[in-house]
Amino acid sequence: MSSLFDPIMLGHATLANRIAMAPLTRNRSPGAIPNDLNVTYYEQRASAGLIITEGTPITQQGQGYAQVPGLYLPEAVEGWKRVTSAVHSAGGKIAVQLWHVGRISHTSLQPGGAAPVAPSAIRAKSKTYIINDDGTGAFADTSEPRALDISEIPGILEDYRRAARAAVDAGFDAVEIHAANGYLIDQFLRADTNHRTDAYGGSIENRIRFAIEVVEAIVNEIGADRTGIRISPVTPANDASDPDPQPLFNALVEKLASYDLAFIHVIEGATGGPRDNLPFDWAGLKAAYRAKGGKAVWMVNNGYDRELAIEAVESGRADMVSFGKLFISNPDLVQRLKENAPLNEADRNTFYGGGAEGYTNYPTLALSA
Ligand SMILES: C=C(C(=O)O)c1ccccc1
Repeated sequence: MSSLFDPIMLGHATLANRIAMAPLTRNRSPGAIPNDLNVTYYEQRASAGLIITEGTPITQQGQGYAQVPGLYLPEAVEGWKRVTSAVHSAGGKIAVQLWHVGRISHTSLQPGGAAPVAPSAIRAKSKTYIINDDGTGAFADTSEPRALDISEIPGILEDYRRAARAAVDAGFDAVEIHAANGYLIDQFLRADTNHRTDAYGGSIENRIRFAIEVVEAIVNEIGADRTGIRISPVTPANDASDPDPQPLFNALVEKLASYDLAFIHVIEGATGGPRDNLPFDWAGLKAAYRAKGGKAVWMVNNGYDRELAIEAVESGRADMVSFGKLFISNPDLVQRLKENAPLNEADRNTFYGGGAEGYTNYPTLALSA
């Protein structure tokens, strides 16, 4: 029987434990370039078995929130090199989340003030974080997107490939393809955001096509053992929805099983919300993946506490558990979970934007003693 605190192989990497730091957007990288504060933040959390960085846009077109770090500028790759080097020096492992937001963006963030792109021209009932003319940050309604022409898709696949190569050049141990939370890949997957009538729309096979082509582009560039993917079958995040998610996501993971990926990261329920917002067979999803020969580490997320995480791994329901908010306020979360020590509360007012306050100034157990 495995424990949450046992090591685990993820691709060729040996992780010290089965606790992952989930991707957390913090909006603290002006100019889309990782900075010294980001280095400190990730270094502080290096005791996680695996850190998965905040969403990291593959291009400016893929950017939907102000001041998030990208992987499309040479200076950004240099900045990420300092992050990965610090995490590795502290004994940690780190993956970068490759992100294209699709329609969850704002014209002020897009190249030339253009409309964001999406599978179909359907505006999201959602908001994104922008910087106003006076320099203040604020959440604003997402802009009306335009539908991608099928001729544009190979270019976006090339953007993913290039970003995956840049990630390896920057020293990351793996990449996580962001296919969750109503962003571009998820917009292709869900019938309510994908009204295409070409080879990327309509049937389940067509709607999973783009996700699979992204996986293929990245696996062919950096290898399956350094590639993971994040999915969120029933989340309503960013106005995502599908009338029948079980067959859709079972078909997706069955297709993924043939790529020998390093990990599958599953958000169970509504992201950051109820775990039972919609009926879904989570064990059935994993069983469908394993039945097709899928061997990837099965990582689960959303609302896990110490007891539920320990049970998930000991029962074999999951191989790893990722924590988001708890890592914001507890840089030494692994030690605290091991010792069943008190946890710092996170300050929601400093989640997005700002500086060290609520980012790098949370105390460790040692400092609290
Ligand atoms: C990257 C995000 C996601 O995966 O939902 C995100 C972005 C902004 C705020 C919260 C979360």
